Amino acid sequence: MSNIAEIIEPQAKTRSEFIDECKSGKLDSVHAIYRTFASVETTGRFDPELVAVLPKNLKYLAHVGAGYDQVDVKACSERDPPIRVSNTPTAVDNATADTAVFLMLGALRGFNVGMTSLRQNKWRGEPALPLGHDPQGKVLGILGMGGIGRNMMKKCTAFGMKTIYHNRNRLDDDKSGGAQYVSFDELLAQSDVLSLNLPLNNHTRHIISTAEFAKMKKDVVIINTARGAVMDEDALVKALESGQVRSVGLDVFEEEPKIHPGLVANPNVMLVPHLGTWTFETQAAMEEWAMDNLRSAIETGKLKSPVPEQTDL
Ligand SMILES: O=CC(=O)O
Repeated sequence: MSNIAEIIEPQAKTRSEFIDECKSGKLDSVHAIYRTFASVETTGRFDPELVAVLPKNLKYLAHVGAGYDQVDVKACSERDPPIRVSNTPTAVDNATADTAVFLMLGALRGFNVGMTSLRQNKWRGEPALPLGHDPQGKVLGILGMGGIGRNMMKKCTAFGMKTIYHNRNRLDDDKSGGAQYVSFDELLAQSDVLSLNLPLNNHTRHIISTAEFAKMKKDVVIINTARGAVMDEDALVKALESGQVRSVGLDVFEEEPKIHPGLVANPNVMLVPHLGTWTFETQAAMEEWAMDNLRSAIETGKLKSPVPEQTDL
């Protein structure tokens, strides 16, 4: 990158320092931002307050990640001139779907229960953990069929699962991978394993809560590798306690890195600390993808993968 642009690293260690640094004019020459998921710990969300003070010459924001809920795209679009935002779709698909499959098998088989009892020197526990379930012949329901969902479907087809999906709009067969389209309620009612693969936004926040758990098969297994807040965690803990939901596999949480104590306490819950894309290969692919967005923006004025809300901008 340094052969086509000068690279500046902000010095701020907190959100208020970052706001001050932006306001000081020190970053005014910045045309494009490269932004990581973890940078939210320093700057907080790129919400309207932050977007309003971003460098005045800023035109592009390359987010390193598929999910870009940390960035208020509407506020970016409304700036004059607008800030064009990109993400890194497809680069994350394999590693995230692999994580979902790991969680699914673990949740179906009750592996967490066995792994915990073994480490407590109790072998399979007393009484022994109940028999698990095979994925073969089960219905995988995907809420949010995109790159990760299709990748997961391919892997689960190899396990002998049948896939159904629901999106706001039905997809062409090449995009759905041939999975059967069903209504939201049918998805809830028919899935043995429900995998959440949808982005977090105002339409999807708590899309799964008490009323939805009640429509699911008793004993359903739920996997979330999307964003914690697409599911109501309080309601989930209650649904697990009542036995409505048998087990869940979670990579993402409503208030990461805080975890609901009811989830930690429940051995039927497989928990992973947001490791979905945490591999050498995938991190490298995501970084390269974000760099390609910046290179393309600087050289041609167009991002390689603008976020869908801005394709017409
Ligand atoms: O969580 C990871 C991503 O959105 O890429």
